[in-house]
Amino acid sequence: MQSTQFNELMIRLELLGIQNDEEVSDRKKKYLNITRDTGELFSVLVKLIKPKNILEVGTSNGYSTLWFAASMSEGGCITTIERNENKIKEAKANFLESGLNERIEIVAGEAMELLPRMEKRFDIVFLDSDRDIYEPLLEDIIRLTASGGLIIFDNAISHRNEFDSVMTAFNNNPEFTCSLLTVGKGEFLAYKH
Ligand SMILES: C[S@@+](CC[C@H](N)C(=O)[O-])C[C@H]1O[C@@H](n2cnc3c(N)ncnc32)[C@H](O)[C@@H]1O
Repeated sequence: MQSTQFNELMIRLELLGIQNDEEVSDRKKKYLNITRDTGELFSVLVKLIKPKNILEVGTSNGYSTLWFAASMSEGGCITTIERNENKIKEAKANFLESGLNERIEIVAGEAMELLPRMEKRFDIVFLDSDRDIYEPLLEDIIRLTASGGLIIFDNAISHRNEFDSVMTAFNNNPEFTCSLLTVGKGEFLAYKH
């Protein structure tokens, strides 16, 4: 996809996200997308790290997935997990329109069941789902991250009180170098040595 067309799609998704999330009260129907500045940060990180494989937990309509996919090099693949069937349908349509669908694998299901069964290692792991699964899945999240890989948690400032144990676990683990960025809703980064 030409960058102009990609930008048009992303701007359309941003407007849809703002409008939809203001109008609907049912949380399951909200998109809850990352902010544009977070997407731009992800683009820079992907270009620096040059990941072959990315794992995302929480696809929604695919807005954040597209930021990652658009910045990956040829041959790279992002696996994204989503349990809501309607969101999966919308994400698939957006992936098709972007022309980036070849490098995106969407896995339907519950992350609590899927992550413990996964074997592949990922160069970036992005967590943007219900936050109560992060602590019970911490060992799997670390196991699935390659050495030299990066774990990113969204909402680390907007929902700071829900991150105490996760941040403490990473900050106290000598295997990781961490940083909390005041970008978007707050991005907690944990680099695995
Ligand atoms: C904040 S939204 C993701 C937004 C998306 N990353 C973006 O920026 O465009 C969270 C999504 O995660 C999904 N989700 C939440 N908990 C999940 C879980 N335990 N397993 C699978 N999907 C989950 C929800 O259905 C929702 O679509």
